Amino acid sequence: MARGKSDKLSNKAGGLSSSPGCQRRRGAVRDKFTPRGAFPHCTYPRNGAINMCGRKMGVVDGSTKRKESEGWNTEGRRKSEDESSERVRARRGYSGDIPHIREPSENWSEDLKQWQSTAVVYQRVCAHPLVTMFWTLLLALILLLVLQAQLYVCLRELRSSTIPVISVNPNETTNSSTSRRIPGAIIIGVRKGGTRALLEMLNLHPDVEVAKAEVHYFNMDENFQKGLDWYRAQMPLTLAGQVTVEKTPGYFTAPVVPARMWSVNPAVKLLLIVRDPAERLVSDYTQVLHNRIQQNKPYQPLEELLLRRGHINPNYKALQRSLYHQHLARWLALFPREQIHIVDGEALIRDPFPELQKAEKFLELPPRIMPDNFYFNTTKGFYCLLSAGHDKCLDESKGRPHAPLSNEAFQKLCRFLRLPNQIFFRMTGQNFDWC
Ligand SMILES: Nc1ncnc2c1ncn2[C@@H]1O[C@H](COP(=O)(O)OS(=O)(=O)O)[C@@H](OP(=O)(O)O)[C@H]1O
Repeated sequence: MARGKSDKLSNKAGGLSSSPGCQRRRGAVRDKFTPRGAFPHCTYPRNGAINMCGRKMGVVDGSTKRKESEGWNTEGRRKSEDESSERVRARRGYSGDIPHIREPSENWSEDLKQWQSTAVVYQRVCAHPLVTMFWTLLLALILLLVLQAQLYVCLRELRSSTIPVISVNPNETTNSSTSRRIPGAIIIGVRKGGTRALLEMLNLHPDVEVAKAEVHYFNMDENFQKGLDWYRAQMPLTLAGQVTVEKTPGYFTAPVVPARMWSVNPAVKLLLIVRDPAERLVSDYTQVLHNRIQQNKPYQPLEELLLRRGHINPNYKALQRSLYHQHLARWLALFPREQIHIVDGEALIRDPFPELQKAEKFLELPPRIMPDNFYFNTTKGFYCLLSAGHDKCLDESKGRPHAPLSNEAFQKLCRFLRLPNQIFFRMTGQNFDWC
């Protein structure tokens, strides 16, 4: 196509005049019968009367007149030379006002008549306004066709390559292009359970794309009111067949979330990564403490929040978030147990690969995550990720030293959590090595 375009353009640059039947081409070789400055590919009569394009050779333009007044004819010969040949022509019985007349042949008058009649035909054909219009229209048509073909090629390239197609339909999947799709799987919690690690590790799989930031669509009213298009816009681009995954640990404990999530996609696969709820509580407090210190806000020691008059304070928010059985009950009221995959957060810290194998199976993905995607980083004290020669460790907000809590307070917490944990084990059909 580009070649076609350049061909057309080069024709144009080659100097097409407006009347294609009588065109003047730059750089064409002038034969000895062709006057200087004339149209070389048009046939010129040797007797010089009228050319094949119907132009009378004797027509003298302004510059010719000027040259003549300076004593030069149009071929650069001195006027006096021409005057002598004029005299010769006059002797032979020919007189005319046409310059540059060459010697006629013996039967020149017949030649002349023949050329004249041919010239008249050409003149009619070349100079007729309908013919000019025809050629102009033909050129315009060709140009239009070339442009149309180019536009078609451009549009095809755009569709097939760089520009992503943003789908309007939430469940739209197209085979050839990328779209932003609502998640097929969501890590719903638990907060401080290892949700970031799980998300990044799943992202090692070629058929998984993850939303980098926590979305908080279902648990925050102001986000939920923005609607599904807003939610989808937060998602990464995926190809058909890839799974979109987001993680928002706040989903697990927010009472409104299960019903909202069900209404959007009842088939969504749910991943819940859990960790010893007592450890989780301490980690939760440590995170809040860190944020308050950063914001220069006042804070209380953990023990003051956890205990009231020496007993566990059941209203402490971080403790409520550790009562997994209560939150899970709301999810199981809507989603079947098989639709919720429970990941062991402590096992993920110890050895991520087996947990990732189970998650792949649950997401119905082919096994693509390998043991050598992980290596233990002794400085961090955690496994880091390896993929395509790049390594990645989670940032310093993960694995901070926990805030202090007395042994006595911790034991009280463990005792308080024993029953809730047992209920959770029964609900899930899984046991964990918690306090
Ligand atoms: N590989 C690896 N690297 C670093 N950290 C890891 C890893 N695997 C799990 N973890 C544990 O993840 C805990 C943080 O959990 P979350 O990511 O869910 O926290 S958050 O709720 O998103 O804030 C974090 O908890 P803390 O140690 O209490 O900070 C980590 O112990």
